[in-house]
Order: sequence, then C-alpha cells, then structure tokens
Amino acid sequence: MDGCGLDSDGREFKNAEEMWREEVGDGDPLKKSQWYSQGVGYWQGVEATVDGVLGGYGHVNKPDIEGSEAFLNSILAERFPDAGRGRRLVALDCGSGIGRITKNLLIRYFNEVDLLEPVSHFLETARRNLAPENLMVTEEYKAVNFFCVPLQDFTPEAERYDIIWVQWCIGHLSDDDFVSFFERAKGGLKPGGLFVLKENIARSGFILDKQDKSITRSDLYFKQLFNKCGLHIYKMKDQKGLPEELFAVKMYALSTELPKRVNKSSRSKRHVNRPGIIK
Ligand SMILES: C[S@@+](CC[C@H](N)C(=O)[O-])C[C@H]1O[C@@H](n2cnc3c(N)ncnc32)[C@H](O)[C@@H]1O
Repeated sequence: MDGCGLDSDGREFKNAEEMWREEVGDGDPLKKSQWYSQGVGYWQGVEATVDGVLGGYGHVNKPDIEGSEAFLNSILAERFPDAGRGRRLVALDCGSGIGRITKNLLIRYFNEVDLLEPVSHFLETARRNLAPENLMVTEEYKAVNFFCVPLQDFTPEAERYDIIWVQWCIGHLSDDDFVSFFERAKGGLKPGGLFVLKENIARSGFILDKQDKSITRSDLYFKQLFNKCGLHIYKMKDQKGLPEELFAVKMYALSTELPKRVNKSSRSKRHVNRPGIIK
C-alpha cells in the first residue's frame, strides 16, 4: 500500500503493513477486536449532535451537504434518469452517526433509506430525528431500517440498494475488512447501483489516529484498495469550502462495472497534433 505513514504521536511506520501488524495483529482475533472496540468506545463517549459527529466542526455540515448534493445530482441524472418515474430509489447510509446525511440529503432523494451505525445512542438519536413527524418530506420518503452493527460484520440484503453511501467511517476498518466489506456489499447493489465513498485524504501514505483507532488514507492508497475490491471509479470530485486546517476530502462514486471507453476513433486523424487556427 502507498508508502510510509505516521501516527498521531508523530511516530513513523515504514509501510501500512507494519502499522497493521502492530495495531490489529497478524490474524490475531483478540487484537483485532480490541482495535474495533476502542474505535466504537471512542464514539460512545461523544455527544449525539451534529457538532459531536463532526468532531467539533458542526459548521462543516452545510458545505459538506451542498458538495454531496451536487455530486449526487450528477450521478442520479446519469445513472437513474427514470427515478421518480417508476423507479423507486433505496439508499444505505453507512456509519450514519445521528443520521445527519440522511436527514439533510438522502431522505429528499431516496424513497427508502436504511441506516447502519454501531453506536447505539447515535442510532437512537437518528431514529428520533428521522421519525415521520420530524421530517419535512412526504410519506413517499422514509427511513426504514436501523441496523446497529459495524461495517465489518454487515452483509446487506441482496440487490436492495441503488446507492450505498459510506462517509467518514471507513477509516475505522482495517485494509482486509475494507476489502471484504465492499466485496460483500456489492451483492447489496441493484444492477447499475453505485457506492459513494466520501473521505478525508492524507497527502501521502496514511495517518493513524491512536485516539479513535482510525486511519486516514491517501488517494493512491484508496485506489489500490478499490482495485483489490474489483471496484472502478465512475466519477470523483474534491469537496470544496472546508476549513484550511482540515484534511482534503474527496468523493468517489464506485461501480462494479468497467467505465465505458470514450470512442475517439471518429475524430479525424488528420487534425490530431496539428496547430489549430484561431478564428
Ligand atoms: C465522523 S462520524 C461520521 C458520522 C456520519 N457519517 C456523518 O458524516 O455525519 C464517524 C462514524 O463512524 C462510526 N463508526 C465507528 N466505527 C465504525 C465501524 N466499525 N463501522 C461502521 N461505523 C463505524 C462512528 O460510530 C461514527 O458514527
């Protein structure tokens, strides 16, 4: 995996394999379960508010949702032009926290949204926030299932989802659980369905946060993992408008199908590499 990394105390690792050996062990189930229980344990101590799930950066909610909405709209227009006209859309919000993304975005576009979140007080808050009487949408749109499980233990119902949204939570998964989660979750996508992964991006390699047991991966690291999962980038975009001191954030729409190649053969070969006339 992409290069060397650091932990939050400034310690250097030669590579990700060295870090994972120390953090989750080499096939040692006890060590791995400690990694996950420390991660969930960290969030169990956080208040169930927008500010809480955004690490004290509640004001990031607005630009985050606006960036996601533009990205989602471009995907829906291209992939599901029949949405609302016969096709009912279903989404899964992974590591949903208190349901911030569902409430502010997904519930306005998807007829059904399921939420997955391992921290029970977050999920209970989500359930309240998304109760029909607290939603500003018609009965056609609703939050349906609330799964209190972590991603590494979850297998979705076959072909239920048009979009599986994974935001600001995949850093809690080790590389092997990342790959096995996406391999299982592919079966939960309808034909033509997509994953949207929105994440913090390290400049290179990775950064391990020892407090909440998560890692921030580089763009190259993510691409190497997508490759291992057999996933292809359908579309990607940088999130704009976040405070300078935060990590860069990227949105990836991922497909199980190879992207269609643009057929360039129709372009006249005669004009390739010739200076153009400025009219
Ligand atoms: C930074 S919060 C983001 C919450 C939500 N995605 C949002 O953007 O508002 C990280 C979330 O990941 C959840 N999480 C931690 N470990 C997880 C795991 N193993 N599987 C799924 N979610 C996890 C936390 O409980 C928390 O709700």
